[in-house]
Amino acid sequence: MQRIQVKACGKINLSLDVKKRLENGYHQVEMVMQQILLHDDVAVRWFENQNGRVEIEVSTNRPYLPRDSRNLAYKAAHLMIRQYGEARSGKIRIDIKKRIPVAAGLAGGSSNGAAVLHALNQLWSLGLTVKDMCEMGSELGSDVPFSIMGQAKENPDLGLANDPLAAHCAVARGTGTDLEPIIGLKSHLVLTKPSIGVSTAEVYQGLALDKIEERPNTAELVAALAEKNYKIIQKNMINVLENFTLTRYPNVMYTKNKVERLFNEEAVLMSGSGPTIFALCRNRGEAQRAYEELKAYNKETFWTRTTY
Ligand SMILES: C[C@@](CO)(OP(=O)(O)O)[C@H](O)COP(=O)(O)OP(=O)(O)OC[C@H]1O[C@@H](n2ccc(N)nc2=O)[C@H](O)[C@@H]1O
Ligand SMILES: Nc1ncnc2c1ncn2[C@@H]1O[C@H](COP(=O)(O)OP(=O)(O)O)[C@@H](O)[C@H]1O
Repeated sequence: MQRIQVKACGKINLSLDVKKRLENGYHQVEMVMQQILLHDDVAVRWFENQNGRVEIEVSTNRPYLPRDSRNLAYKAAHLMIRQYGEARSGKIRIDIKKRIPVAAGLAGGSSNGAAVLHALNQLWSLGLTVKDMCEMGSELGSDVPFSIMGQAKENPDLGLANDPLAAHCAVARGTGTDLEPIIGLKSHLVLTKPSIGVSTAEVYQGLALDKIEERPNTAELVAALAEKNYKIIQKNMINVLENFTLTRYPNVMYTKNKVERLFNEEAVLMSGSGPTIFALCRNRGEAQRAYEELKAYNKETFWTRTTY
């Protein structure tokens, strides 16, 4: 039996712009994605046998999550079997210790799928590059390719930390799967999630594209990240999906207002389609104080940092 453990990190969107609705119902986006240290642990084991087929078994510490073909980790294993499993026989056992909240806008599920692609690449000695896996991963979900590139950087044992596409931060275009590595953000963070899950599809569908008032300037944000110009970074922390989620779910609006008050209206944003709200913190002390205050309000509150 061989075993690989992957640190499956979440992400935040430092900016998120939607350019247009595509014919297949998806949306063309332009966003800056930043990996965060808050992570699930995904352990993958490969037991070779002579049964003539490959089986998949999934376990998690969240009893409400599916363990069958609806789980993104299962789906990723299935995809690998379809592509590279033909001549193999054995069992893929996946154990997921979740910390990233579910349906939160933090790409927790995607990170689990990405981790399984990385692990099987190692366990089956496939020699795939980050680009190869990103192409496969885009079939599983729009956030999966970014998770693959981030995990390559954050898990040096996977042997891909020097791959040209390994990075902690990226601009994502197309449907979110065309990725350009960029210099990321070094910051403490607090994240707080109201106790609802938000459907990404509902938010994209509900977005009124003709009513978007304020958009981030991606080029300006990318330059500001490279120069560590926090004022300009903050100015471009805009997520065009925020308005829909905040209006549709009053307790998300309430949480955002509360975090903004704590941070004097500075550097507070909803991640992805929500409902998690995050704030950039100047230092440990500020992060700890905000964490303690918000924890009493939302159980799913975290004190973490970006990866770099
Ligand atoms: C909004 C973002 C921002 O990073 O993240 P989350 O809030 O989900 O974390 C992503 O665009 C989400 O990525 P992900 O959650 O992987 O989405 P997918 O599974 O690919 O798609 C779920 C649904 O969202 C809609 N969708 C997704 C991506 C996209 N560019 N346009 C869309 O319209 C589609 O209706 C699709 O059926
Ligand atoms: N391994 C997994 N971890 C979390 N959610 C999963 C997983 N597999 C499938 N899902 C499903 O994917 C959906 C979105 O999950 P998640 O990635 O956590 O959200 P988001 O895209 O908002 O960041 C949830 O409804 C959940 O049931």
